Amino acid sequence: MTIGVIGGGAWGTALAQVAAETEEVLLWARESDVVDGINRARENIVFLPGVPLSPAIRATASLADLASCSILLVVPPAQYLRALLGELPQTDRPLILCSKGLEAGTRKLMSEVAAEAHPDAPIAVLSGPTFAHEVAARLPAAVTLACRDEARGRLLAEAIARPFFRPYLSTDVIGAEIGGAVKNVLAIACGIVEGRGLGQNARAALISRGFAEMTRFGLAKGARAETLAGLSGLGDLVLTCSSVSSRNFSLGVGIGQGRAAADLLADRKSVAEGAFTAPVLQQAAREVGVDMPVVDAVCALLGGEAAVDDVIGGLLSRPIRAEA
Ligand SMILES: NC(=O)c1ccc[n+]([C@@H]2O[C@H](COP(=O)([O-])OP(=O)(O)OC[C@H]3O[C@@H](n4cnc5c(N)ncnc54)[C@H](O)[C@@H]3O)[C@@H](O)[C@H]2O)c1
Ligand SMILES: O=P(O)(O)OC[C@H](O)CO
Repeated sequence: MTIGVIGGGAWGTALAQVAAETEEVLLWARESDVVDGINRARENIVFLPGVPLSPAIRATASLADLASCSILLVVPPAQYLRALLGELPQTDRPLILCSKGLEAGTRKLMSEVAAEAHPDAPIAVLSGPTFAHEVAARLPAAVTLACRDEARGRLLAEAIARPFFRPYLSTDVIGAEIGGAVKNVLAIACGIVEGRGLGQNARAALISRGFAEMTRFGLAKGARAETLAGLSGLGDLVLTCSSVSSRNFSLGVGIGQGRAAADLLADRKSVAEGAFTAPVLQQAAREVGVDMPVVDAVCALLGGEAAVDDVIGGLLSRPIRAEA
């Protein structure tokens, strides 16, 4: 079996490395230097440098080359998913969506975007607490593999499971996607608190209150509470809110230290999904009447609309209310 990976960023490359433990892998990358670097030097020098890649991975710049792959792991940044799937020849092979975000403009989930682009393809979502560099180093990790068809989900999980990479099955695609999208925005908030030197208590409070917001929004969108409390929700939230390995958390640290979000984003090659999801999530929450004050605070600071101290002070001075 040949497994296809669409997206030569850090995560697509790490997943290719996982798959290559037992299968041939064809990895599509947008950049010619990524394709050449993988095929000639066995390294993704742009997005995952320092990781020797398996000889079972072959890179290509042609999506048509993936026509023979039996499973496709789809791993672009969320805002590029629709365009990329639009370039992929129509397929009925399973698409395992690995991007974390909500589509700007439509506010759609990745699974909705994929179903529109490839209506005949079975859709699954892979999401959970996974820093690419750790997974690529074969350190233990666990993810949610969500597919509405339980039997198909099991087959896909068995195809990508490895001794160090453990998928847990779910049929809650909505919940798995919302956890991964929302946690990126909340991680920015936690980074801001870290960068401003507001302490560990404040970060723990943000994780807790942010999880409450994630749950309120997810339930309103049809997610299951147990999914949000699992690997793709709380698990990924705790990881991403606790480490500068997170691009979202480190973006927040810079904002907390007083740098403009626009400057921080311009300086980076890698994606901080939360910066693009935040305004979309804010709109989506308002549409369903869900209050998300931490998300509102992140949007205000991403937009340079207020000073960090004023925004944090506003969160703390909100009317006293029940916790749940
Ligand atoms: N990096 C991780 O640790 C990790 C882990 C789990 C999930 N993810 C998710 O995987 C997805 C991909 O992120 P990543 O971290 O692999 O990316 P990355 O930050 O490593 O690389 C950026 C990617 O964006 C692509 N890109 C840049 N400009 C583009 C454009 N104009 N059109 C199309 N593509 C463009 C590049 O080709 C590259 O593949 C994201 O949704 C991310 O949240 C990342
Ligand atoms: O670097 P981040 O913040 O995009 O986080 C990477 C993964 O999503 C962690 O699960």
